[in-house]
Amino acid sequence: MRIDKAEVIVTSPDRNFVTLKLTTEDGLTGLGDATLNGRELAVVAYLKEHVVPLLLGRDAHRIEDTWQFLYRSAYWRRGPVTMAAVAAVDMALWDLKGKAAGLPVYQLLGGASRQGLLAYGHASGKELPELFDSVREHLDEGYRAIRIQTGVPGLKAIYGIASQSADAGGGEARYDHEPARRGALPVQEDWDTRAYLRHLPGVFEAVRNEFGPEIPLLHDGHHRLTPIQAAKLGKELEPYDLFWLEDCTPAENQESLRLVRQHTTTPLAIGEVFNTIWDFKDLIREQLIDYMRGAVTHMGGITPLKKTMDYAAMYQVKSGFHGPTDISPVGMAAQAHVGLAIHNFGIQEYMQHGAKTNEVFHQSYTWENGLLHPGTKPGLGVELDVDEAGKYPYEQAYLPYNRLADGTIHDW
Ligand SMILES: O=C(O)C(=O)C[C@H](O)[C@H](O)CO
Repeated sequence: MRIDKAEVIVTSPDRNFVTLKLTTEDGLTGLGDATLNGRELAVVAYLKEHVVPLLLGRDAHRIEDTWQFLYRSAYWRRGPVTMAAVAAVDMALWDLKGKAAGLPVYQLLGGASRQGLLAYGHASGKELPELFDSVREHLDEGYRAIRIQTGVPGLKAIYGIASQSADAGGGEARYDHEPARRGALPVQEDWDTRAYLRHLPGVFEAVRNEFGPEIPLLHDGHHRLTPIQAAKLGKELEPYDLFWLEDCTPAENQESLRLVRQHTTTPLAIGEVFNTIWDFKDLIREQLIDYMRGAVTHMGGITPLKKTMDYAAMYQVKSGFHGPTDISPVGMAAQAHVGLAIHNFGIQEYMQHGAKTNEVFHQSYTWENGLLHPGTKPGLGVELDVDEAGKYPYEQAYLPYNRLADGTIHDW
């Protein structure tokens, strides 16, 4: 099964996506997601200039060997651009292997360990009434676990609030929160940690009073706190029994979580910006996290994601794969196959793509009764309509950034 053609397809139906399409001599096609939000064209160049020439003529069955070749032969390892490119190749090869075998990828990974994947959606609102409406909408859509993000008094625009960025995806896109905004320059948002820390516990108290103790609730701190601030927040949220507190501190400083852990029993999740098992190794071994947030698209593909989860299983760390709309339907399908197969699945983030995206990427994953399932089609189960993709050329878009009241840049 030799690779005959490797194409890099950039399309921007509701947002930008980068997809690698491999075609074998006998005409099978495999897709891989290489989308890196706000830096998409860097991965396009890495793929086109440095990876595609290495793929032509290779045996598409040799997934492990190809992964090691791309990772080790570059000498320069890791990093989001490299790993997104490697991920796309790895996903496309699994897609091809599944199609060649006539089996969905989860069968090749050991078969289903469950009926479907518990998935959480993003409820948000600047004020409580808007937030409550958003929670109700998510419950009506069948979500059985919900992430809660709110505005903070005194701050104009902060991470995770859908109503402030409804223009982000353009047109009729249905995004609960799409932070990347189209335009020539990134948008500035504001931040005040003390105001946030004062406000958030009351929000969770109100949500629990309104919706009761059963529903799993999640929250994303989006990397903004110092370790001691995160420890305080975790402690104050304990009465509201969170499923997890995510990205409480910036991900680079992994030792931070030791301090956070000593002070709170609120479960912790981290890792959406991590690229490899090496970023997770100590956090898993020391059991400093409860959920790993890597995404198949940014961790180098299905092969290393499965290995990382098998390692994590020894330490009772579960999956919570990153699943915002900047993971394309191909990436979402790939991690749904992994999630269905592994023993230590925890939860899947699932924001749902917009209508235009769904016309470009024909998916076979299903969403029923709050459970996501990758479907039973051979391979990953996603096909790309190249003509439809061609209608939406790349549009420059950036993630926002933060400044404090005195003008200092802060983590976003
Ligand atoms: O989904 C989440 O938890 C996120 O934090 C989303 C990120 O802001 C987004 O993927 C950045 O591209």
